[in-house]
Amino acid sequence: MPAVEVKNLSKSFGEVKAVNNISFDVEEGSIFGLLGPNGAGKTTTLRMIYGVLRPDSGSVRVLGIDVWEEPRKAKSLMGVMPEDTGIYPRLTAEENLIYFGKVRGMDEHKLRRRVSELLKILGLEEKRFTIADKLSKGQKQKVAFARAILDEPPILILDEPTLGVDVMSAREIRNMIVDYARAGRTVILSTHNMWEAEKLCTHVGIISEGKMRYVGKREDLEKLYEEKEFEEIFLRMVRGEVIEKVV
Ligand SMILES: Nc1ncnc2c1ncn2[C@@H]1O[C@H](COP(=O)(O)OP(=O)(O)OP(=O)(O)O)[C@@H](O)[C@H]1O
Repeated sequence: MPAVEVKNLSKSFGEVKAVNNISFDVEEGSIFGLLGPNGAGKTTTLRMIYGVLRPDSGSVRVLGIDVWEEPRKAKSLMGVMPEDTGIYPRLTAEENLIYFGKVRGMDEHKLRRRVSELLKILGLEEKRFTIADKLSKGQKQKVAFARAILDEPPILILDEPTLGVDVMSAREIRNMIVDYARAGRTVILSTHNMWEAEKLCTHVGIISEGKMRYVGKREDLEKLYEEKEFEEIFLRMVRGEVIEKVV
């Protein structure tokens, strides 16, 4: 059974077909990168996966649980970092994490230890008592990342996890994502960053204009086109030049 199964997912906003009949499976232990230009449908797809946006049609299962039939159970299996971080601006960095951990039902002692550990790893110790509103964009991203992995859920969904984060912190986040997947957990992330997709992801889904242009192992994509430059493959796919060879 795949860790995440997305079947025939569609969503329109008025005339705009933001997501148009997308299907893909994500295997346990993989890092699946949803890659596409602005407005491609990445965030819309992720929001339907983590259960905050109801699809017009199609279904999503996480570890066999249908997200829209059993939303509570499904959501308990997912750690989410949304596009807008979703952290509370009037709580401190630490309070955001403690509050969330309590909502997730974590044991108090374990929660406090985990929060201290994550604040340290992510270089946020000095900002522990700073309200989130006063944090930089990158620091907010890091709090949101910490929140997503706080109780180590089996599925992690990250919308542009390194956007606005400095080079060192981005590397730290990427290393943590790799470790997360190595422990047998599953990560789905969206990114604009070609380098990130190439280095970090085991699998990629290339999306443009709401349609999935390619789904598969990253290295198979490179082999398929016998191209050296990942960026070139991506641009050609998005332009629709080579789509007929793929899906
Ligand atoms: N709530 C909404 N209301 C109306 N249109 C929306 C809404 N959310 C998304 N859209 C439209 O759906 C399309 C897909 O948007 P989406 O945010 O999923 O793209 P994206 O790939 O995440 O883009 P970006 O990389 O710029 O974040 C776009 O045309 C966008 O304008």
